[in-house]
Amino acid sequence: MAFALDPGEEHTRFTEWAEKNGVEVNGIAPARFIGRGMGIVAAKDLKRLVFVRNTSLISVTVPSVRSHKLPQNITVHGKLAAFLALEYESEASPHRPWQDVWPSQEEFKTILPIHWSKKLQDLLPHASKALLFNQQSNLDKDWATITTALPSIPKSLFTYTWIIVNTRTFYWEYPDLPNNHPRLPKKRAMLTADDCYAMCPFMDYFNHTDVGCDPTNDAKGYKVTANRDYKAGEEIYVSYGTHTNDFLLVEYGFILDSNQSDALSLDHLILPLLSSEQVEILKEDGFHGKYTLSLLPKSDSEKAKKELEVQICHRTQTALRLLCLPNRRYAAFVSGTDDGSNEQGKINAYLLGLLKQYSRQVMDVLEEVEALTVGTDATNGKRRSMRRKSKAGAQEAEDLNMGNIIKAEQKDILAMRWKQIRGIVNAGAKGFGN
Ligand SMILES: C[S@@+](CC[C@H](N)C(=O)[O-])C[C@H]1O[C@@H](n2cnc3c(N)ncnc32)[C@H](O)[C@@H]1O
Repeated sequence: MAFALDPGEEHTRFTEWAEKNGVEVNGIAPARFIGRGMGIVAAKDLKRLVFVRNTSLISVTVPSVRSHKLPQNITVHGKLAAFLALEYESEASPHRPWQDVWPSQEEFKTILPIHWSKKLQDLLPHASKALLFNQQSNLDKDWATITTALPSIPKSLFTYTWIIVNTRTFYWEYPDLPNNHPRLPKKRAMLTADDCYAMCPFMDYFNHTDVGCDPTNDAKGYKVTANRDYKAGEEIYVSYGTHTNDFLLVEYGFILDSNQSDALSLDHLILPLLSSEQVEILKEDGFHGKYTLSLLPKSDSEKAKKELEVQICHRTQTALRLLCLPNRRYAAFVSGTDDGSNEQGKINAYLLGLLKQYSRQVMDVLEEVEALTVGTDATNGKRRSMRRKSKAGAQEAEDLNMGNIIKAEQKDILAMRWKQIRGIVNAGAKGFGN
């Protein structure tokens, strides 16, 4: 069982504040865990955990956010980040006890690849790099809009609150509002996943695991119910969704040792092999990209769960067939008139060749990661609030982080991810070599 540490006074203060502000907390408490920051621990044996009333959620529909008259041409993510940045600067912020328990900017600088030096970013796996590229361009777009509309918000603060939103929001389709309500970001039928964000103070203490409690919501608010019995002192996790370790690394700054939802993206191996004509065919058929290789339990039975087998997704099967079979055989597979089993051996052999080549690249990068020299960093381990930091201190921390100082945590997580990738590639090569 993970060892829970006393979280400190500010967390007690925040819990009391949350309970006075529409959050019901049942038999759980915030606690600090080594390597995961804050999390939630069972204070007694329990089933019912936490409920956050809809009026205590922070979304773009609530009066306190709307009162700032934030630019309309910005994403919901950007609006929430701008709101949090404006509140962060204001001593009168009603959310001060919540802000006081957020991870510091320095913590984000260590764990989140968006803050890493270029040298470290270049050593990320391909899938992480692609996710990081998207994350950076989303942040850049939101920043460009905000700095024009609200030039008083400093970039470092906006980046911080943008990451707070990224790591601490919940999916919220505004079930408390009627379909055409004027406070909705768009008419309900037009809403996309990117419009449906709410921040849930206190619920955002939960850490993630692949099979954890599922947060659920209805018009009354958000709740977490225990997915099984928990013993007092045991950490309770929720599942943030079915995320690969590349996604968890880039979006949240950690990876799981064992992750049922993990997969190796094959896009960087397959996409460059496609001719422009093949790209068009796959696009038209809806099979362009998102190719994965996974290690999945052989069956649902408890015994077989430990035995893993390699699986390629249907999209990969399709693209590989276009690459190495005549077009009519590809068409028969896509239309479903042929299950493709006769040609499976050829497909497996082709994939084996790709994996063997990649395996050499993986070994080279892993060697490079392991040869990185960890530097010393005076800010390590200090959890300093940005607000309380002097200007000189902030500059010093900025300088350290802008440089190429490599932290042990960064090197460790990179090496661990590449070893996981090596494991998937080797299992794939073994599986497809038979
Ligand atoms: C919603 S917050 C959870 C509370 C957070 N640990 C804190 O200290 O405030 C999400 C962040 O928690 C951390 N986290 C969540 N699950 C984790 C896990 N299984 N292992 C390590 N860190 C985790 C990551 O830093 C992530 O960005």
